[in-house]
Amino acid sequence: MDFLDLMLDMNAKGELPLEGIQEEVDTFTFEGHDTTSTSMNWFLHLVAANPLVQEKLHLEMDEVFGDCDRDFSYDDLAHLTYLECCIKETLRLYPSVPLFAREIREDIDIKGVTLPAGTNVVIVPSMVHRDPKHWEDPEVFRPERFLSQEVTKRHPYAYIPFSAGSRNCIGQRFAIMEEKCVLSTIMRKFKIKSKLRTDQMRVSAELIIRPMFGNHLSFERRKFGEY
Ligand code: HEM
Repeated sequence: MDFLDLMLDMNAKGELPLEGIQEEVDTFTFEGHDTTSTSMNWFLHLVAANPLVQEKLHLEMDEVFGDCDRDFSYDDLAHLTYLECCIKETLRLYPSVPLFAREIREDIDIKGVTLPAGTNVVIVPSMVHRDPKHWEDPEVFRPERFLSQEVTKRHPYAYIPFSAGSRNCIGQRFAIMEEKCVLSTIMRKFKIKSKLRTDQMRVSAELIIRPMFGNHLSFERRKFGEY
């Protein structure tokens, strides 16, 4: 039974009105689609603009998939560690959701400043993700930051593309799986070049962030062993 069937079942039992189903479908369509598509778009730019990273990715693709045309399988997920680092580093520099907000329920003291209950707080992940207090050379695309030995050295809230706390993103594991599946399929087959350098890219912050002037890429077929 899938998620929609579950909700229809609840509706039939009088536990969830149709408007409730509609809201969930809206949420999942937006949260589940635009977020991942824009982050894959930024990934392709960053990988194209960083040839050494691209070479390492191609090496990993060849190690995992070999010289063979087989489809992506669930077991591959665990082996695509460098790809996962690249996906996470992309979300550090370009977190798909540019801000999220909370209303404070009780007075809270932060470094001697009291935020009274009722205050709305806006959290901007890209500011946290580029804070030199937590990130060395924050502007540099360096996927190795997400190797497990590096992650354990960092503050747990220094990286929050999926927000944090009880209302964080429920789709985060699915998002990483989906991106690994789509992006490995592309990276296995293609070398990518970008017309624009990263410093020429501008961010358009809508509900999610997009490249303001588009993402100008060229794709060239590659074979096993070509780096
Ligand atoms: C790269 C991909 C994604 C990013 C960066 C992302 C990020 C976020 C963020 C920042 C929030 C806000 C949480 C808050 O207000 O604190 C959120 C909420 C949510 N996301 Fe994602 N998301 C992604 C993919 C997905 C996918 C694939 C799904 C579903 C399949 C999904 C479903 C949801 C839902 C249902 C919520 C609302 C959770 C709640 O209010 O309790 N997201 N996401």
